[in-house]
Amino acid sequence: MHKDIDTLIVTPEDMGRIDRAAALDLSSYGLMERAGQAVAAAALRRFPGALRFAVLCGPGNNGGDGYVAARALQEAGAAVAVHALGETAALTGDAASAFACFSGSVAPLSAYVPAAGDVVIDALFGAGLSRDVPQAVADIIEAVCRKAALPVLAVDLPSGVDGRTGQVRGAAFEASATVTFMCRKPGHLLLPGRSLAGDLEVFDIGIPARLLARHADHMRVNVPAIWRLALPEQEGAIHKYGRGHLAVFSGPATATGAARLSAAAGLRAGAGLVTLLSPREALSVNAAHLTAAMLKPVDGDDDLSALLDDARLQTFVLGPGFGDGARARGHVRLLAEGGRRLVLDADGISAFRDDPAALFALFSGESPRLVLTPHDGEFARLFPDLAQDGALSKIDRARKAAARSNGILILKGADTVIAAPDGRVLVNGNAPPWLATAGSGDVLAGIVGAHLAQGMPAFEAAASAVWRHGEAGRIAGEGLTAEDLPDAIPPWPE
Ligand SMILES: NC(=O)C1=CN([C@@H]2O[C@H](COP(=O)(O)OP(=O)(O)OC[C@H]3O[C@@H](n4cnc5c(N)ncnc54)[C@H](OP(=O)(O)O)[C@@H]3O)[C@@H](O)[C@H]2O)[C@@H](O)CC1
Ligand SMILES: Nc1ncnc2c1ncn2[C@@H]1O[C@H](COP(=O)(O)OP(=O)(O)O)[C@@H](O)[C@H]1O
Ligand SMILES: [K+]
Repeated sequence: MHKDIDTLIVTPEDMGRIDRAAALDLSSYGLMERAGQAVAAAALRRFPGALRFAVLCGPGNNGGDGYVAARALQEAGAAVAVHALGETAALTGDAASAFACFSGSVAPLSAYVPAAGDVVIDALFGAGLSRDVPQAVADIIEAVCRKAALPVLAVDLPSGVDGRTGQVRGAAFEASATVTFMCRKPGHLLLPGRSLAGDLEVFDIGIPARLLARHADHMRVNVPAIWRLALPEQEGAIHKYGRGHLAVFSGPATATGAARLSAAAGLRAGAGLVTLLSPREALSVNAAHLTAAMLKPVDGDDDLSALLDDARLQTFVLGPGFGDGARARGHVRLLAEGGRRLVLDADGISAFRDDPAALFALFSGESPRLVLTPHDGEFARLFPDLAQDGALSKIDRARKAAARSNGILILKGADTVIAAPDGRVLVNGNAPPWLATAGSGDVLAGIVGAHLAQGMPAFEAAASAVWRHGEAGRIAGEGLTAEDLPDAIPPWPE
């Protein structure tokens, strides 16, 4: 993977380790000073009309950032009211130093009365939130966000958002903007944290990149730089078979549309050839709607076995509209035993709900050639224990599922996570909400298939497909239907 730190995602726990390592070479108070100054600068830039900044400071270093910001705002001539959760005498370390440098008065949190014209600077809890927020904080959140509807600038994370999971611990601020330091945390990218954080600014407070890279796990934001080097070569004289042949299984005559969406997306996404494998009873309805894609009859395992004699057929999509679970299981077994690459989606995933281990056994032991594309409901069918474990973040769930299945996981949603068995994880961020429309997932499966057919490694094929799917959604625009998506798939990014 590429080495830029601007796409790194760092858990609060890793950030703590990075902080401690940085403190060996740098002044840790210096880091807090730069963090607090950045918050003050963002507040002045974003809210030039604020009548007063209400800085709410917590008991840890997030509160320390708040005291630095309050001092800087006061020095800039702004009106500031500072309110502290807990006894300021109990502050320790850098937070105590920041408090000592602030010369204004500090009132208790409970004395804060939201007023029109206030901008709230939320410095209550950041990376150190370790349990549900106390009732007094939940009450302030209610008063600020719901009753007074004041703008909030969050320091590091909106208080109440768990930085590791993006989940709300009891209650959380809904910020207009959040200033975080060095790297994004999972809670900035995973829902609901992502929407609670508002506009995110990532400010460099001077921690050396080598420390970030050394202590960070393999988590990144899904951007083209990550998979650009794995893109298929686009040679002028390439033969259509050189661009890969994708085969998509069609469902029965009453449910053929989903597979055709996958097939159309596969062609647009660059597969040289796409063949729809259709039950005989559905051949005529499929034929009536296909132009560029080819059509072959496949009713059972015997037909499929015969087809697999053709070594050019290496990549398959099975699941969209497929229906028949028993047939799906038989086909998947043949494909696995034949060493083929497979995108397993929708009904193909559900087919293994009674025995997920059977699926994982089929694809175990070699470099991944299975891509699973579940939404949350389908995920729970294959990985019920992971789906039920409330301590896991979406990143953790995808990563554990990838390791267990030896497949690439695309765990879909507004915050799609892509994970590989070796621990690499990407969180996607370019998908517009109107992508949530019937058939959109079928299009995604086809794009993944096309990328695999062109020879991309499975993780990069999946990640780039999720990105192009998101871009297609943006290009097709609000109100799109899944039929609009294939034509909107953009060329590879420069
Ligand atoms: N990383 C960086 O680059 C830099 C980070 N910096 C800043 O440091 C922040 C992290 O600081 P932090 O570790 O002190 O954690 P923080 O969020 O202040 O909370 C810990 C305090 O809250 C308490 N507490 C927790 N949950 C609670 C609850 N539900 N209800 C009540 N209390 C609760 C907890 O108490 P305890 O759990 O120990 O009882 C402890 O007292 C980070 O977000 C960033 O803003 C910058 O200054 C410099 C560079
Ligand atoms: N709120 C949202 N914002 C952006 N993308 C979304 C949102 N909800 C769903 N998606 C994306 O839309 C697609 C829906 O796929 P899926 O759930 O399989 O639906 P379908 O089976 O109807 O095609 C997935 O790629 C998912 O990541
Ligand atoms: K905060």
